[in-house]
Amino acid sequence: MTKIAYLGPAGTYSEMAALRYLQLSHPDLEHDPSIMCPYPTIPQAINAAENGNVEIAIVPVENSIQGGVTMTLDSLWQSEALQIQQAIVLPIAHALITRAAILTDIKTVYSHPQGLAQCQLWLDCHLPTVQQIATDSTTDGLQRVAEDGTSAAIASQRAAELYNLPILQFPINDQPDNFTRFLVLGRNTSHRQGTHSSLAFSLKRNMPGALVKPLLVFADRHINLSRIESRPTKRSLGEYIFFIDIEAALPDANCCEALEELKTVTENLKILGSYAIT
Ligand SMILES: O=C(O)C(=O)C[C@]1(C(=O)O)C=C[C@@H](O)C=C1
Repeated sequence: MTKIAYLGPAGTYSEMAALRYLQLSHPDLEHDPSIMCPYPTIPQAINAAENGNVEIAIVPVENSIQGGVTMTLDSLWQSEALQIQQAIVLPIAHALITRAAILTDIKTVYSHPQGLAQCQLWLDCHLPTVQQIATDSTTDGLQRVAEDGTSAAIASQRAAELYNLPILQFPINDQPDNFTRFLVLGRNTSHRQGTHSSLAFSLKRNMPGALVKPLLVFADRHINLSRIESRPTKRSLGEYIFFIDIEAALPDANCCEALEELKTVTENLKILGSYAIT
């Protein structure tokens, strides 16, 4: 039976992405709770799929306000076996969940660093003196909120319902159009199809034009890049891994040719998958 790893506990946005995946891809399995496997961190969810303990991991990779989810990018680079099978974009609307009746009663706010960052202007304006505590997921602080009337959490409306806690303000994200892209990762490499592909590479030498050559490989073939992002290699300061998304699928002859040339102008090239975005 397919098991799905995601960042828990129950009520996270990652769980919402996992439920959406089930609805789209396996509507017959949607109401079977034994499929859903929450993990305490994103790398642990990814490792569960890498090691074959679950078939699929669903993890956030990019937010429209805050950019890349670094833990996911780093784990993808380390992964030996996983491929991106699908991308799911979800709207993210944050609620302030608390038993406090008014904002001035709140002393502490808990959320995932992404949740805090996506509401930073709102927090600065409405709760400028509260202590902000970063948690591993948006729902990690909800137990504390249930116990302590001076605590609040930034999480989804669905999380408030699941934990039976009141919402004091909604929505509180700084940008109304707030979206997060999630990746469906699996060990099934025969899954290469869709409209987009993701790649990652390190450069041969840090010299003038080192990044231009890999980029020209795509420009010369009229392949559009939809994202470029860098992460440190962690080997030495100033060395980077580049993550690239292209609007092309790997089975395309043009794309295969581009990859062959890319191998000659990069040090280490990883093909992360071709997939559809829903
Ligand atoms: O903490 C959660 O609820 C998550 O699913 C993680 C996460 C993230 O890492 O970006 C997912 C979507 C939102 O952008 C906020 C948090």
